[in-house]
Amino acid sequence: MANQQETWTVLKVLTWTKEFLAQKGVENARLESEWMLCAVLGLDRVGLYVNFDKPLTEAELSGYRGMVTRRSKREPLQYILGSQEFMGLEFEVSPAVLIPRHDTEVLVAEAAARCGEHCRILDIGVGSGCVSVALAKALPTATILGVDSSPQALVLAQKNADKQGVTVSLFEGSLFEPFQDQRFDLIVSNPPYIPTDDLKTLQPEVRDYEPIQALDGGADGLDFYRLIVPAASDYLNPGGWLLFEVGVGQAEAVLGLLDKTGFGELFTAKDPNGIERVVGGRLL
Ligand SMILES: C[S@@+](CC[C@H](N)C(=O)[O-])C[C@H]1O[C@@H](n2cnc3c(N)ncnc32)[C@H](O)[C@@H]1O
Repeated sequence: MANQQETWTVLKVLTWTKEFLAQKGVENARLESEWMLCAVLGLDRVGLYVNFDKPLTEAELSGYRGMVTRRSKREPLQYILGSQEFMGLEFEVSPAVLIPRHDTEVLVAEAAARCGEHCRILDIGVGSGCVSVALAKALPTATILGVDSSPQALVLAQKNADKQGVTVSLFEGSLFEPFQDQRFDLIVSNPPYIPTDDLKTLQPEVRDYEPIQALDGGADGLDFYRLIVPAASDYLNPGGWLLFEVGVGQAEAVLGLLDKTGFGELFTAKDPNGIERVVGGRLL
C-alpha cells in the first residue's frame, strides 16, 4: 500500500493485506484483514463483499494502514478493534485486561447451573467483567460482586456491566481482601494460571500484549488456587460452590487441593476442545 497514486479498491487492499499479515505470522490473515476494513469503512462483511470494486479514500486508507501496522507487530486484533464477543455479548477490551476466551464460557455455564434464585456470587479476578456480566445476564435475581487488583480493569468491567444493563458490584483489592465477614453461595474465578517459565513461550499476541498480572500463576501456575482454596471456606455459605477455570493439565492438581480442603461433590467440565477447563466442588 505504498504508492499513493494507485487506486486501492476494497478487494485489492484485502488481497495485499492478507499476504502481508500472513508473512508476519498472523493466522486467519484474510479474515482479520476483512474485520479491520469493516471497522474502518463502517460496513459488515456482506457490505465489504458487495463493495469489492469500491476505491478507498485517502482517509480510509490511512486509518486502515494504522490498524494493519499494529496487527503486523502481532498486537491482538481485539485490542485494535477494542472489543471481543463472549457468550453472545460484546465486551470492550483494552491492554488493561485479558481478552475474554470462549473456553471461559464453560465456567459461566457451570456456575449458572449451580445457582438458585437470589444466589450471592463472588467473581475473583473480574478483568473485563466477562464472567460477572454474563452471569448477571443469565441470573437476573443473583447478586454479583467482583474483585480485581487492577483499577484499570475495574473501569472497563464497570463500562461493560453498564453497556449490558446489569449490576455488578466491583471492588479493588487482592482476592478476599474487600469481603471480610461476607458470605457467598458461589465463588468463581479464572485466575492467572500460566507457569512463569511458560510465559516466554506464548504466542506474541499474548506474551507481548496481554497483562502479565492476568497470566502469571507462579512457578507451576497453581499459586492462585493454593491461595483461594483454603481461604474460600471462610467466605462460603454451607453447601456453597467454588468453581475455577484451570489451564491445560491442571485439573487433577486443583481437584486434589479441593479434596484435601473439605470440598465434596467434586467435578470437572471440558471446554469445546475436550480439555478439562473447569474444576469445582461444594463446601461440605
Ligand atoms: C486470567 S484473568 C481473568 C479475567 C476475566 N475474569 C476473564 O475470565 O477473562 C485474571 C484476572 O485476575 C486479576 N488478578 C491478578 N491477581 C489478583 C489478585 N491478587 N486479586 C484480585 N485479582 C487479581 C488480574 O488483574 C486479571 O484481571
